[in-house]
Amino acid sequence: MPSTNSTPVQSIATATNPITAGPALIPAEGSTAAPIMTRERQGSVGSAATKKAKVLKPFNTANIKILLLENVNETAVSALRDQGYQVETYAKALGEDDLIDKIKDVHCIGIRSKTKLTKKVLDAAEKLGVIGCFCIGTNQVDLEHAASKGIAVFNSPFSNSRSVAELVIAEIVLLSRQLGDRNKEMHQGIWSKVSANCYEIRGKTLGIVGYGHIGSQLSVLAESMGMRVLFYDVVPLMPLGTSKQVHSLSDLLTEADFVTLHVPETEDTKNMIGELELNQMKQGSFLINASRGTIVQIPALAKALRSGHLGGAAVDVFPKEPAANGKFFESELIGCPNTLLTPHIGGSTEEAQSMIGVEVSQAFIKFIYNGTSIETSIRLCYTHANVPGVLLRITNILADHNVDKQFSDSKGKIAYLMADISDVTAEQIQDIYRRVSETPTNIVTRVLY
Ligand SMILES: NC(=O)c1ccc[n+]([C@@H]2O[C@H](COP(=O)([O-])OP(=O)(O)OC[C@H]3O[C@@H](n4cnc5c(N)ncnc54)[C@H](O)[C@@H]3O)[C@@H](O)[C@H]2O)c1
Ligand SMILES: O=C(O)[C@H](O)COP(=O)(O)O
Repeated sequence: MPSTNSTPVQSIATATNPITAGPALIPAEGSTAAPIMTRERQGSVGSAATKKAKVLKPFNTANIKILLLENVNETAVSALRDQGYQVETYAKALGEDDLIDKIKDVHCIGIRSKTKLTKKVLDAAEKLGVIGCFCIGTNQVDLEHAASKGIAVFNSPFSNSRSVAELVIAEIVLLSRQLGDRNKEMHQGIWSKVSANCYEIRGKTLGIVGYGHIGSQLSVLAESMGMRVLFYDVVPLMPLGTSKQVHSLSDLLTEADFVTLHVPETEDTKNMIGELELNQMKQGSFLINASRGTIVQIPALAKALRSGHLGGAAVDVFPKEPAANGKFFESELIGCPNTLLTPHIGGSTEEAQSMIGVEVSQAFIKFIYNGTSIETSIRLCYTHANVPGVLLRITNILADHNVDKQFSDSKGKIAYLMADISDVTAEQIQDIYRRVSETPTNIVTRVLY
Protein backbone atom coordinates (compact mmCIF):
# COMPACT_ATOMS: atom_id res chain seq x y z
CA MET A 1 0.00 0.00 0.00
CA PRO A 2 1.17 3.54 -0.54
CA SER A 3 2.59 5.18 2.54
CA THR A 4 -0.31 7.66 2.54
CA ASN A 5 -2.21 4.87 4.22
CA SER A 6 -0.27 5.23 7.43
CA THR A 7 -2.52 6.73 10.01
CA PRO A 8 -2.33 10.45 10.71
CA VAL A 9 -3.47 10.04 14.31
CA GLN A 10 -0.61 7.71 15.07
CA SER A 11 2.09 9.24 12.99
CA ILE A 12 4.79 7.06 14.43
CA ALA A 13 8.36 6.37 13.63
CA THR A 14 8.90 3.55 11.21
CA ALA A 15 11.90 1.35 10.87
CA THR A 16 13.30 3.74 8.33
CA ASN A 17 12.09 6.94 9.87
CA PRO A 18 12.83 7.49 13.53
CA ILE A 19 10.53 9.85 15.38
CA THR A 20 13.58 11.45 16.93
CA ALA A 21 17.21 10.67 17.41
CA GLY A 22 18.39 9.58 20.77
CA PRO A 23 21.09 10.76 23.09
CA ALA A 24 24.64 9.51 22.97
CA LEU A 25 24.30 5.79 23.33
CA ILE A 26 27.43 4.75 25.06
CA PRO A 27 29.89 6.53 27.26
CA ALA A 28 33.62 6.08 26.87
CA GLU A 29 35.32 4.28 29.73
CA GLY A 30 35.02 6.31 32.92
CA SER A 31 32.81 9.04 31.51
CA THR A 32 29.17 9.57 32.22
CA ALA A 33 28.11 11.00 28.91
CA ALA A 34 29.27 10.45 25.37
CA PRO A 35 28.16 13.15 23.02
CA ILE A 36 30.62 12.09 20.38
CA MET A 37 30.53 8.56 19.08
CA THR A 38 32.64 6.49 16.79
CA ARG A 39 33.02 2.80 16.21
CA GLU A 40 36.07 1.20 17.63
CA ARG A 41 36.61 -0.96 14.55
CA GLN A 42 38.23 0.54 11.51
CA GLY A 43 35.23 1.06 9.31
CA SER A 44 34.32 2.42 5.96
CA VAL A 45 32.74 5.46 7.57
CA GLY A 46 34.64 8.75 7.83
CA SER A 47 37.48 10.61 6.21
CA ALA A 48 41.13 10.57 7.34
CA ALA A 49 40.60 13.87 9.13
CA THR A 50 37.66 12.64 11.14
CA LYS A 51 39.21 9.23 11.89
CA LYS A 52 41.93 11.03 13.81
CA ALA A 53 39.19 12.31 16.08
CA LYS A 54 38.63 8.79 17.43
CA VAL A 55 40.81 9.58 20.40
CA LEU A 56 38.11 11.92 21.61
CA LYS A 57 35.47 9.49 22.77
CA PRO A 58 35.71 6.11 21.15
CA PHE A 59 33.14 3.50 22.12
CA ASN A 60 33.55 -0.18 22.25
CA THR A 61 30.65 -2.11 20.69
CA ALA A 62 30.90 -4.52 23.62
CA ASN A 63 29.75 -1.69 25.89
CA ILE A 64 26.42 -1.32 24.11
CA LYS A 65 23.71 -2.94 26.22
CA ILE A 66 20.56 -4.19 24.55
CA LEU A 67 17.54 -5.60 26.35
CA LEU A 68 15.14 -7.69 24.27
CA LEU A 69 11.81 -8.69 25.81
CA GLU A 70 8.78 -10.78 24.78
CA ASN A 71 10.64 -13.45 22.86
CA VAL A 72 11.97 -11.21 20.12
CA ASN A 73 12.96 -13.40 17.19
CA GLU A 74 16.34 -15.14 17.06
CA THR A 75 17.19 -13.33 13.79
CA ALA A 76 17.42 -10.12 15.83
CA VAL A 77 19.27 -11.67 18.76
CA SER A 78 21.99 -13.11 16.54
CA ALA A 79 22.29 -9.98 14.33
CA LEU A 80 22.85 -7.83 17.42
CA ARG A 81 25.23 -10.29 19.10
CA ASP A 82 27.20 -10.48 15.84
CA GLN A 83 27.89 -6.76 16.23
CA GLY A 84 29.48 -7.51 19.58
CA TYR A 85 26.78 -5.84 21.68
CA GLN A 86 25.73 -7.22 25.07
CA VAL A 87 22.26 -8.66 24.46
CA GLU A 88 20.00 -9.81 27.30
CA THR A 89 16.79 -11.58 26.35
CA TYR A 90 13.54 -12.45 28.13
CA ALA A 91 10.69 -14.54 26.79
CA LYS A 92 8.07 -12.46 28.62
CA ALA A 93 7.05 -8.85 29.12
CA LEU A 94 8.38 -7.33 32.35
CA GLY A 95 6.15 -5.51 34.83
CA GLU A 96 6.81 -1.86 35.68
CA ASP A 97 9.06 -2.46 38.73
CA ASP A 98 11.26 -5.05 37.01
CA LEU A 99 11.43 -2.88 33.94
CA ILE A 100 12.53 0.18 35.91
CA ASP A 101 15.31 -1.89 37.41
CA LYS A 102 16.42 -3.45 34.12
CA ILE A 103 16.16 -0.41 31.87
CA LYS A 104 18.47 1.80 33.97
CA ASP A 105 21.68 1.17 32.07
CA VAL A 106 20.52 -0.18 28.69
CA HIS A 107 21.12 1.76 25.49
CA CYS A 108 18.51 0.01 23.33
CA ILE A 109 15.37 -1.87 24.28
CA GLY A 110 13.40 -4.20 22.03
CA ILE A 111 9.79 -4.95 22.91
CA ARG A 112 6.60 -6.28 21.32
CA SER A 113 3.01 -5.29 22.02
CA LYS A 114 2.84 -6.04 25.77
CA THR A 115 5.69 -4.14 27.39
CA LYS A 116 4.46 -0.78 28.60
CA LEU A 117 7.12 1.91 28.25
CA THR A 118 5.44 4.52 30.41
CA LYS A 119 6.74 7.94 31.43
CA LYS A 120 7.87 6.45 34.75
CA VAL A 121 9.80 3.66 33.02
CA LEU A 122 11.37 6.03 30.48
CA ASP A 123 12.41 8.40 33.25
CA ALA A 124 14.30 5.53 34.90
CA ALA A 125 16.21 4.86 31.68
CA GLU A 126 19.44 6.76 32.14
CA LYS A 127 21.15 5.78 28.90
CA LEU A 128 18.34 4.78 26.57
CA GLY A 129 18.75 6.02 23.01
CA VAL A 130 16.49 3.71 20.98
CA ILE A 131 13.28 1.78 21.43
CA GLY A 132 12.56 -0.92 18.86
CA CYS A 133 8.97 -2.16 18.70
CA PHE A 134 9.33 -5.57 17.07
CA CYS A 135 5.73 -5.31 15.90
CA ILE A 136 3.38 -2.82 14.18
CA GLY A 137 1.64 -1.16 17.14
CA THR A 138 3.44 1.50 19.20
CA ASN A 139 0.58 2.38 21.55
CA GLN A 140 2.49 0.61 24.36
CA VAL A 141 5.13 3.38 24.29
CA ASP A 142 4.63 6.90 25.63
CA LEU A 143 5.78 8.33 22.28
CA GLU A 144 5.50 11.94 23.33
CA HIS A 145 7.63 11.46 26.41
CA ALA A 146 10.18 9.41 24.47
CA ALA A 147 10.43 12.24 21.93
CA SER A 148 10.85 14.83 24.65
CA LYS A 149 13.84 12.85 25.94
CA GLY A 150 15.29 12.48 22.47
CA ILE A 151 14.75 8.71 22.40
CA ALA A 152 14.19 7.29 18.92
CA VAL A 153 11.35 4.82 18.39
CA PHE A 154 11.25 2.30 15.56
CA ASN A 155 8.62 -0.23 14.58
CA SER A 156 8.11 -2.69 11.77
CA PRO A 157 5.23 -1.17 9.84
CA PHE A 158 4.13 -4.05 7.64
CA SER A 159 6.15 -7.23 8.24
CA ASN A 160 3.21 -9.07 9.83
CA SER A 161 0.31 -7.52 7.86
CA ARG A 162 -0.12 -10.52 5.57
CA SER A 163 -0.18 -12.90 8.55
CA VAL A 164 -3.01 -10.93 10.17
CA ALA A 165 -4.98 -10.72 6.91
CA GLU A 166 -4.72 -14.50 6.40
CA LEU A 167 -5.86 -15.17 9.98
CA VAL A 168 -8.92 -12.97 9.43
CA ILE A 169 -9.82 -14.80 6.20
CA ALA A 170 -9.65 -18.07 8.12
CA GLU A 171 -11.85 -16.63 10.86
CA ILE A 172 -14.50 -15.44 8.40
CA VAL A 173 -14.90 -19.03 7.16
CA LEU A 174 -14.71 -20.52 10.66
CA LEU A 175 -17.41 -18.19 12.01
CA SER A 176 -19.63 -18.67 9.02
CA ARG A 177 -19.62 -22.44 9.50
CA GLN A 178 -19.58 -22.37 13.34
CA LEU A 179 -16.42 -24.45 13.22
CA GLY A 180 -15.25 -23.40 16.70
CA ASP A 181 -18.34 -24.86 18.32
CA ARG A 182 -18.40 -28.00 16.14
CA ASN A 183 -14.74 -28.68 16.92
CA LYS A 184 -15.31 -28.25 20.66
CA GLU A 185 -18.31 -30.63 20.58
CA MET A 186 -16.37 -33.31 18.70
CA HIS A 187 -13.57 -33.14 21.29
CA GLN A 188 -16.26 -33.70 23.92
CA GLY A 189 -17.53 -36.75 22.01
CA ILE A 190 -20.66 -34.97 20.75
CA TRP A 191 -21.80 -35.52 17.14
CA SER A 192 -23.90 -32.50 16.06
CA LYS A 193 -24.38 -32.21 12.31
CA VAL A 194 -26.18 -28.90 11.57
CA SER A 195 -26.63 -26.58 8.61
CA ALA A 196 -28.92 -23.99 10.22
CA ASN A 197 -27.26 -20.58 10.28
CA CYS A 198 -24.19 -21.92 8.47
CA TYR A 199 -23.29 -20.04 5.29
CA GLU A 200 -20.89 -19.77 2.38
CA ILE A 201 -18.91 -16.54 2.44
CA ARG A 202 -19.29 -16.03 -1.31
CA GLY A 203 -21.49 -13.00 -2.00
CA LYS A 204 -21.44 -11.81 1.63
CA THR A 205 -20.37 -8.30 2.58
CA LEU A 206 -17.17 -7.72 4.50
CA GLY A 207 -16.92 -4.36 6.30
CA ILE A 208 -13.33 -3.32 7.03
CA VAL A 209 -12.75 -0.58 9.62
CA GLY A 210 -9.29 0.91 8.99
CA TYR A 211 -8.03 0.43 5.42
CA GLY A 212 -4.29 0.55 6.08
CA HIS A 213 -1.67 -2.12 5.50
CA ILE A 214 -3.77 -4.94 6.95
CA GLY A 215 -7.25 -3.76 5.95
CA SER A 216 -6.28 -3.24 2.30
CA GLN A 217 -4.46 -6.60 2.07
CA LEU A 218 -7.54 -8.27 3.51
CA SER A 219 -9.73 -6.50 0.97
CA VAL A 220 -7.87 -8.15 -1.91
CA LEU A 221 -7.99 -11.61 -0.32
CA ALA A 222 -11.70 -11.33 0.53
CA GLU A 223 -12.65 -10.26 -2.99
CA SER A 224 -10.74 -13.20 -4.42
CA MET A 225 -13.05 -15.42 -2.35
CA GLY A 226 -16.14 -13.79 -3.82
CA MET A 227 -16.94 -11.33 -1.04
CA ARG A 228 -18.17 -7.79 -1.54
CA VAL A 229 -15.95 -5.34 0.37
CA LEU A 230 -16.87 -2.03 2.02
CA PHE A 231 -14.46 -0.07 4.13
CA TYR A 232 -14.51 2.85 6.51
CA ASP A 233 -11.44 4.99 7.22
CA VAL A 234 -10.87 8.49 8.55
CA VAL A 235 -8.91 9.43 5.43
CA PRO A 236 -10.08 9.06 1.82
CA LEU A 237 -8.21 6.14 0.27
CA MET A 238 -8.03 4.47 -3.11
CA PRO A 239 -10.29 1.41 -3.01
CA LEU A 240 -8.55 -1.75 -4.22
CA GLY A 241 -10.38 -4.03 -6.67
CA THR A 242 -14.10 -3.29 -6.56
CA SER A 243 -14.20 -2.39 -2.87
CA LYS A 244 -15.98 0.82 -1.82
CA GLN A 245 -15.25 3.37 0.89
CA VAL A 246 -18.33 4.33 2.92
CA HIS A 247 -18.92 7.70 4.58
CA SER A 248 -19.49 6.66 8.16
CA LEU A 249 -18.97 3.83 10.57
CA SER A 250 -22.77 3.45 10.81
CA ASP A 251 -23.04 2.97 7.04
CA LEU A 252 -20.58 0.10 7.34
CA LEU A 253 -22.10 -1.48 10.45
CA THR A 254 -25.62 -1.56 9.04
CA GLU A 255 -24.59 -3.17 5.75
CA ALA A 256 -21.86 -5.68 6.56
CA ASP A 257 -22.31 -9.38 7.27
CA PHE A 258 -18.81 -9.43 8.77
CA VAL A 259 -17.21 -6.42 10.46
CA THR A 260 -13.44 -6.56 10.97
CA LEU A 261 -11.39 -3.97 12.86
CA HIS A 262 -7.93 -2.81 11.72
CA VAL A 263 -7.41 0.57 13.34
CA PRO A 264 -4.56 1.55 15.68
CA GLU A 265 -5.25 2.25 19.36
CA THR A 266 -5.71 6.01 19.71
CA GLU A 267 -7.88 8.27 21.83
CA ASP A 268 -10.42 8.19 18.96
CA THR A 269 -10.53 4.43 18.54
CA LYS A 270 -10.66 3.40 22.21
CA ASN A 271 -14.12 1.94 22.92
CA MET A 272 -15.05 2.54 19.28
CA ILE A 273 -17.37 -0.49 19.26
CA GLY A 274 -19.84 -0.50 22.16
CA GLU A 275 -23.51 -1.31 22.69
CA LEU A 276 -24.72 1.38 20.27
CA GLU A 277 -22.48 0.21 17.44
CA LEU A 278 -23.18 -3.49 18.06
CA ASN A 279 -26.92 -2.78 17.92
CA GLN A 280 -26.42 -1.17 14.53
CA MET A 281 -24.91 -4.39 13.19
CA LYS A 282 -27.22 -6.76 11.29
CA GLN A 283 -28.96 -9.56 13.17
CA GLY A 284 -26.74 -12.65 12.96
CA SER A 285 -23.68 -10.77 11.66
CA PHE A 286 -20.13 -11.35 12.90
CA LEU A 287 -17.46 -9.17 14.52
CA ILE A 288 -13.71 -9.76 14.22
CA ASN A 289 -11.14 -7.86 16.26
CA ALA A 290 -7.43 -8.39 15.59
CA SER A 291 -6.43 -4.77 16.19
CA ARG A 292 -6.23 -3.76 19.86
CA GLY A 293 -8.27 -4.99 22.83
CA THR A 294 -9.38 -1.53 23.88
CA ILE A 295 -11.23 -0.86 20.61
CA VAL A 296 -14.18 -3.08 21.62
CA GLN A 297 -16.19 -2.87 24.84
CA ILE A 298 -16.07 -6.48 25.95
CA PRO A 299 -19.19 -6.54 28.21
CA ALA A 300 -21.29 -5.15 25.35
CA LEU A 301 -19.89 -7.72 22.94
CA ALA A 302 -20.53 -10.58 25.37
CA LYS A 303 -24.13 -9.38 25.73
CA ALA A 304 -24.66 -9.17 21.96
CA LEU A 305 -23.30 -12.71 21.52
CA ARG A 306 -25.27 -14.27 24.38
CA SER A 307 -28.52 -12.62 23.24
CA GLY A 308 -28.03 -14.02 19.72
CA HIS A 309 -27.99 -10.57 18.13
CA LEU A 310 -24.52 -11.37 16.75
CA GLY A 311 -23.96 -14.71 15.04
CA GLY A 312 -20.42 -14.95 16.42
CA ALA A 313 -17.12 -13.20 16.97
CA ALA A 314 -13.40 -13.79 16.62
CA VAL A 315 -11.23 -11.91 19.10
CA ASP A 316 -7.42 -11.97 19.07
CA VAL A 317 -6.69 -8.99 21.31
CA PHE A 318 -7.96 -8.08 24.76
CA PRO A 319 -7.91 -5.05 27.06
CA LYS A 320 -5.89 -7.10 29.56
CA GLU A 321 -3.57 -9.77 28.23
CA PRO A 322 -1.36 -12.09 30.31
CA ALA A 323 2.34 -11.13 30.26
CA ALA A 324 3.56 -14.58 29.25
CA ASN A 325 2.55 -18.00 28.04
CA GLY A 326 1.08 -20.26 30.69
CA LYS A 327 -0.40 -17.35 32.68
CA PHE A 328 -4.11 -17.30 33.50
CA PHE A 329 -6.46 -15.64 31.00
CA GLU A 330 -9.93 -14.46 31.91
CA SER A 331 -12.62 -12.73 29.87
CA GLU A 332 -16.38 -12.31 29.79
CA LEU A 333 -16.20 -13.78 26.30
CA ILE A 334 -15.27 -17.24 27.55
CA GLY A 335 -18.17 -19.57 26.79
CA CYS A 336 -20.02 -17.22 24.44
CA PRO A 337 -21.60 -19.00 21.44
CA ASN A 338 -19.62 -19.30 18.19
CA THR A 339 -16.83 -17.20 19.65
CA LEU A 340 -13.24 -17.81 18.62
CA LEU A 341 -10.67 -16.58 21.13
CA THR A 342 -6.98 -16.51 20.22
CA PRO A 343 -3.98 -15.31 22.30
CA HIS A 344 -2.90 -12.29 20.23
CA ILE A 345 -1.41 -14.41 17.45
CA GLY A 346 -2.36 -12.25 14.45
CA GLY A 347 1.29 -11.54 13.63
CA SER A 348 2.68 -14.75 15.07
CA THR A 349 4.04 -16.65 12.09
CA GLU A 350 7.60 -17.78 11.41
CA GLU A 351 7.69 -15.55 8.31
CA ALA A 352 6.50 -12.40 10.04
CA GLN A 353 8.61 -12.79 13.18
CA SER A 354 11.81 -13.48 11.31
CA MET A 355 11.24 -10.51 8.96
CA ILE A 356 10.50 -8.23 11.91
CA GLY A 357 13.63 -9.45 13.71
CA VAL A 358 15.82 -8.62 10.73
CA GLU A 359 14.16 -5.27 10.01
CA VAL A 360 14.21 -3.79 13.49
CA SER A 361 17.66 -5.11 14.45
CA GLN A 362 19.11 -3.55 11.27
CA ALA A 363 17.42 -0.28 12.22
CA PHE A 364 19.08 -0.52 15.67
CA ILE A 365 22.50 -1.15 14.16
CA LYS A 366 22.23 1.70 11.65
CA PHE A 367 20.96 4.02 14.32
CA ILE A 368 23.76 3.17 16.75
CA TYR A 369 26.43 3.84 14.14
CA ASN A 370 24.87 6.50 11.95
CA GLY A 371 22.24 8.31 14.00
CA THR A 372 19.56 7.25 11.55
CA SER A 373 18.22 4.01 10.18
CA ILE A 374 19.15 5.19 6.68
CA GLU A 375 22.77 4.53 5.60
CA THR A 376 24.86 7.76 5.69
CA SER A 377 28.22 8.94 6.96
CA ILE A 378 29.56 11.66 9.32
CA ARG A 379 26.92 13.76 10.98
CA LEU A 380 25.67 16.10 13.63
CA CYS A 381 22.38 14.93 15.17
CA TYR A 382 20.49 17.58 17.06
CA THR A 383 17.17 16.99 18.80
CA HIS A 384 15.79 20.35 19.82
CA ALA A 385 12.77 22.38 20.83
CA ASN A 386 10.75 23.29 17.74
CA VAL A 387 10.83 27.10 17.93
CA PRO A 388 11.63 29.71 15.30
CA GLY A 389 15.26 30.67 14.75
CA VAL A 390 16.93 27.34 15.52
CA LEU A 391 18.00 26.58 11.96
CA LEU A 392 19.57 30.00 11.58
CA ARG A 393 21.51 29.53 14.81
CA ILE A 394 22.83 26.12 13.69
CA THR A 395 23.63 27.46 10.22
CA ASN A 396 25.73 30.15 11.88
CA ILE A 397 27.61 27.58 13.95
CA LEU A 398 28.32 25.52 10.84
CA ALA A 399 29.03 28.54 8.63
CA ASP A 400 32.77 27.89 8.38
CA HIS A 401 32.38 24.23 7.56
CA ASN A 402 31.55 22.22 4.52
CA VAL A 403 27.98 20.98 5.05
CA ASP A 404 27.39 18.21 2.49
CA LYS A 405 23.78 17.56 3.40
CA GLN A 406 21.29 18.84 5.91
CA PHE A 407 17.96 17.41 6.96
CA SER A 408 15.40 18.56 9.47
CA ASP A 409 12.02 17.30 10.57
CA SER A 410 9.61 18.15 13.36
CA LYS A 411 6.76 16.67 15.29
CA GLY A 412 4.83 19.05 17.53
CA LYS A 413 7.15 20.69 19.99
CA ILE A 414 10.17 18.57 19.09
CA ALA A 415 12.39 18.79 16.02
CA TYR A 416 15.39 16.89 14.73
CA LEU A 417 18.22 18.17 12.59
CA MET A 418 20.96 16.18 10.94
CA ALA A 419 23.89 17.74 9.12
CA ASP A 420 26.67 15.86 7.32
CA ILE A 421 29.85 17.84 7.65
CA SER A 422 33.15 17.12 5.94
CA ASP A 423 36.74 18.31 6.37
CA VAL A 424 36.63 18.98 10.09
CA THR A 425 39.45 18.45 12.55
CA ALA A 426 39.09 16.82 15.95
CA GLU A 427 39.16 20.23 17.60
CA GLN A 428 36.46 21.54 15.29
CA ILE A 429 34.24 18.57 16.09
CA GLN A 430 34.62 19.35 19.79
CA ASP A 431 33.82 22.97 19.11
CA ILE A 432 30.73 22.20 17.01
CA TYR A 433 29.50 19.79 19.66
CA ARG A 434 30.01 22.31 22.46
CA ARG A 435 28.34 25.20 20.64
CA VAL A 436 25.37 23.16 19.44
CA SER A 437 24.77 21.47 22.77
CA GLU A 438 24.93 24.84 24.54
CA THR A 439 22.12 26.30 22.43
CA PRO A 440 19.05 27.06 24.60
CA THR A 441 16.85 24.82 22.43
CA ASN A 442 19.11 21.77 22.86
CA ILE A 443 17.52 18.49 23.98
CA VAL A 444 20.17 16.04 22.78
CA THR A 445 23.22 16.61 20.61
CA ARG A 446 25.35 13.85 19.14
CA VAL A 447 28.25 13.94 16.74
CA LEU A 448 28.76 10.68 14.88
CA TYR A 449 31.68 9.63 12.71
N1 LIG B 1 -3.40 -9.01 16.24
C1 LIG B 1 -2.16 -8.76 15.92
O1 LIG B 1 -1.27 -9.55 16.19
C2 LIG B 1 -1.83 -7.49 15.18
C3 LIG B 1 -0.80 -7.54 14.24
C4 LIG B 1 -0.49 -6.37 13.57
C5 LIG B 1 -1.17 -5.20 13.85
N2 LIG B 1 -2.14 -5.19 14.78
C6 LIG B 1 -2.90 -3.97 15.06
O2 LIG B 1 -3.56 -3.58 13.88
C7 LIG B 1 -3.49 -2.17 13.74
C8 LIG B 1 -3.62 -1.80 12.29
O3 LIG B 1 -2.47 -2.22 11.59
P1 LIG B 1 -2.12 -1.66 10.14
O4 LIG B 1 -0.74 -2.11 9.85
O5 LIG B 1 -3.17 -1.98 9.15
O6 LIG B 1 -2.10 -0.10 10.44
P2 LIG B 1 -2.11 1.09 9.39
O7 LIG B 1 -1.58 2.26 10.13
O8 LIG B 1 -1.47 0.67 8.13
O9 LIG B 1 -3.67 1.32 9.10
C9 LIG B 1 -4.57 1.80 10.05
C10 LIG B 1 -5.70 2.50 9.32
O10 LIG B 1 -6.68 2.88 10.29
C11 LIG B 1 -7.16 4.16 9.93
N3 LIG B 1 -7.74 4.80 11.10
C12 LIG B 1 -7.12 5.42 12.13
N4 LIG B 1 -8.02 5.88 13.01
C13 LIG B 1 -9.23 5.56 12.53
C14 LIG B 1 -10.55 5.76 12.99
N5 LIG B 1 -10.82 6.41 14.13
N6 LIG B 1 -11.58 5.29 12.22
C15 LIG B 1 -11.32 4.65 11.06
N7 LIG B 1 -10.10 4.44 10.56
C16 LIG B 1 -9.06 4.88 11.31
C17 LIG B 1 -5.94 4.89 9.38
O11 LIG B 1 -6.30 6.00 8.59
C18 LIG B 1 -5.26 3.77 8.60
O12 LIG B 1 -5.67 3.74 7.25
C19 LIG B 1 -2.14 -1.82 14.37
O13 LIG B 1 -2.11 -0.49 14.83
C20 LIG B 1 -2.01 -2.81 15.49
O14 LIG B 1 -2.53 -2.24 16.67
C21 LIG B 1 -2.48 -6.31 15.46
O1 LIG C 1 1.31 -4.66 16.81
C1 LIG C 1 1.52 -5.77 16.32
O2 LIG C 1 2.31 -5.97 15.39
C2 LIG C 1 0.75 -6.93 16.82
O3 LIG C 1 -0.12 -6.59 17.81
C3 LIG C 1 1.61 -8.09 17.17
O4 LIG C 1 2.17 -7.91 18.44
P1 LIG C 1 3.13 -9.01 19.06
O5 LIG C 1 4.45 -8.88 18.40
O6 LIG C 1 3.18 -8.67 20.51
O7 LIG C 1 2.52 -10.35 18.76
